Amino acid sequence: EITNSAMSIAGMKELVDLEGFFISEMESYTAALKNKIDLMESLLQEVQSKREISRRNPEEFVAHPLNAFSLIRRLHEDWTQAELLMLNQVGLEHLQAIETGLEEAQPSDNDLNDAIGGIISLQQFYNLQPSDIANGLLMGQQYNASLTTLNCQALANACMNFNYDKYALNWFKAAVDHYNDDRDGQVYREVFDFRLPDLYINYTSVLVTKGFRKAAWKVLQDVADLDATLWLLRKDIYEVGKIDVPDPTFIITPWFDVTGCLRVGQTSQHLSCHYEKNTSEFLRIAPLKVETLSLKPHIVLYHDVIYDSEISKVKNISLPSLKSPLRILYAIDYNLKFAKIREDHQSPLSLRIKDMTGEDVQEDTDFQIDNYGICGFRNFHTDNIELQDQTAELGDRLTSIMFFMNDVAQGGALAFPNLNLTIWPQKGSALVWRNLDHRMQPNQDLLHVSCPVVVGSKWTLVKWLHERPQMFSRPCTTGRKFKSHDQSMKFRALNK
Ligand SMILES: O=C(O)CCC(=O)C(=O)O
Ligand SMILES: [Fe+2]
Repeated sequence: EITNSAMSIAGMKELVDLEGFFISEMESYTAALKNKIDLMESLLQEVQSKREISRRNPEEFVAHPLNAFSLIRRLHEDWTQAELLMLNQVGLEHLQAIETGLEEAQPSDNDLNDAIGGIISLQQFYNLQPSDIANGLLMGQQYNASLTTLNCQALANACMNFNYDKYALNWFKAAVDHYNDDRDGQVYREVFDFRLPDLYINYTSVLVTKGFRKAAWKVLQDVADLDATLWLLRKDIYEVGKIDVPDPTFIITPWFDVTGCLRVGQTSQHLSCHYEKNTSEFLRIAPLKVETLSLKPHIVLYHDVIYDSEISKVKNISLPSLKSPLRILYAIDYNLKFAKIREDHQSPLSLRIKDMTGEDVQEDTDFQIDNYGICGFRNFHTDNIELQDQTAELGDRLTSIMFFMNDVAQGGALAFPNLNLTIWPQKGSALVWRNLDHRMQPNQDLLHVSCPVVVGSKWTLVKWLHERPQMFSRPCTTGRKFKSHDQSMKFRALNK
């Protein structure tokens, strides 16, 4: 089932197949039409060959009884058949197949808006220029993918609707730059209902309203002949004058501090790296490689801590149940889908988490799987749960364990802006941190953002170990464990 397709790359594969299906149905439809045209052409040839003489001298032609008879018979019978041939609508089953396909699986307005929002987020987070994006140049990487005029125009119009006029300008410019009449002209005009003058009207009108009169003037110099409205616009600009005033420059600033997302390369402070082998029997045989990324608060990165077989199992289990978050204003999650899966607390993965954290995994059996969609991101947040949303048994999320299930080709870092820490997804690694300090208080230093994925399908697996089940396993600040009932009471008191 294809729903909210822009929200998950994994779920979008089907759209590629859908278009493949449309193409093959249209090919069959075209072949049927061609066949009909071939038949009609043969018929025309046949009829015309018989008319050669009649055209020269019609009266002499019909004076011959064989000709006259043939003519009457043809008109009486053959042309009825010819009419039927012309009436016969061929390839209707292929048209029907496309109609049904569209009805069942066509991306909706919401899907298009999600996709547009993804591209705009990309632009905002990474401070990219529409012209670069349209040319497939994303943060210094040249890709073999680009945007057409129609794509750029859709982005420009969307920016206008969101009142991002400044953004719209650059997208209009990209739309204009990517137009090639020889290549696009007929299909755009006659199939896609595209009018080049309208594009220029929209573009230059925004230029004028935003004060870019000189730029508008320059554009209109070349295209005013296309349409009377453009001609009038140029006349207006000329009459109002002031085109010598240099164009103002708009500095487009990113929404928030995105330096963490822009950083290149891993920012571990290279504090230390060691093999963990003492926390359990298992680790003595197969020690885990741990890198300490931050001491205060403590954030560590484990390497090769989830196996390929576990990764593919988890992905496959989650695929059918990936859900989309609600489309709400100021949502934290943007263009990503998630699924919850239950994992036995004695599974190798659960036991490994126990080894990694030294914490109890018996009650926290849920894992959350995320697959990101078009430029999907999770905006700034801490993993703490609002008090009113906590359950009495579990409490807040104490420990976050975040497994990266694949390498992401570009973007998709996890950034802690307050710690100057950026972690790039590396397949098989897992990040671990605690969301509550020893007084069980949330720590704003742990604010983090999952930066928009630029290229790639990002998969993460998150485990949250909650506060209450850890009552007896959580090491206290001195490294000792709460063992006695008394100490756990003290612990509870501290929590107040
Ligand atoms: O997927 C990521 O990189 C971050 C996700 C996250 O922060 C979360 O699930 O709470
Ligand atoms: Fe988080």
